[in-house]
Amino acid sequence: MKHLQVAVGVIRNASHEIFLAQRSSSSHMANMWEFPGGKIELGESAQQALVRELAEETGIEVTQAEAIGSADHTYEDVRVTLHFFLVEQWQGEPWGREGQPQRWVKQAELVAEEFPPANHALIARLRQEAAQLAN
Ligand SMILES: Nc1nc2c([nH]c(=O)n2[C@@H]2O[C@H](COP(=O)(O)OP(=O)(O)OP(=O)(O)O)[C@@H](O)[C@H]2O)c(=O)[nH]1
Ligand SMILES: [Mg+2]
Repeated sequence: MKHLQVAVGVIRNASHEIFLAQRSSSSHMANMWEFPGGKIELGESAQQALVRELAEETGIEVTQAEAIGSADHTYEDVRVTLHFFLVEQWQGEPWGREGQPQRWVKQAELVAEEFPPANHALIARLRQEAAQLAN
């Protein structure tokens, strides 16, 4: 089975909102919401892939990113390892550069079921962190 290494960006603004994009109806995990990102190419580090993918998909230039863990998941047809980065510093304003719908969601209001299964543990972590900050 194919095993993809994927760099994924949790873009978070000063109001603790996170930038989400909707996957196209023709892609793997069609119509689900995701954190922008994509496959790490040969010779690239995860961080380099993150910077390239976020420029391609959202138009921003990432100026700082913090690795916040990874997740491994086997779908029916493909295995993925997601390398997550928290992005709080960038230049420009993120938008759906490839025509994908997008929205900002408060960290505490992320809904796991809207995301591919590989994201569920991270969503739980982010929600928990947001709940703790609110208390
Ligand atoms: N970008 C992204 N991909 C995710 C997430 N969760 C998750 O399971 N994936 C999976 O990771 C795999 C690769 O991501 P991708 O489709 O964004 O890759 P890419 O941008 O390089 O796609 P491309 O082939 O259209 O250039 C897909 O199978 C996708 O379903 C997520 O939150 N963000
Ligand atoms: Mg992508």
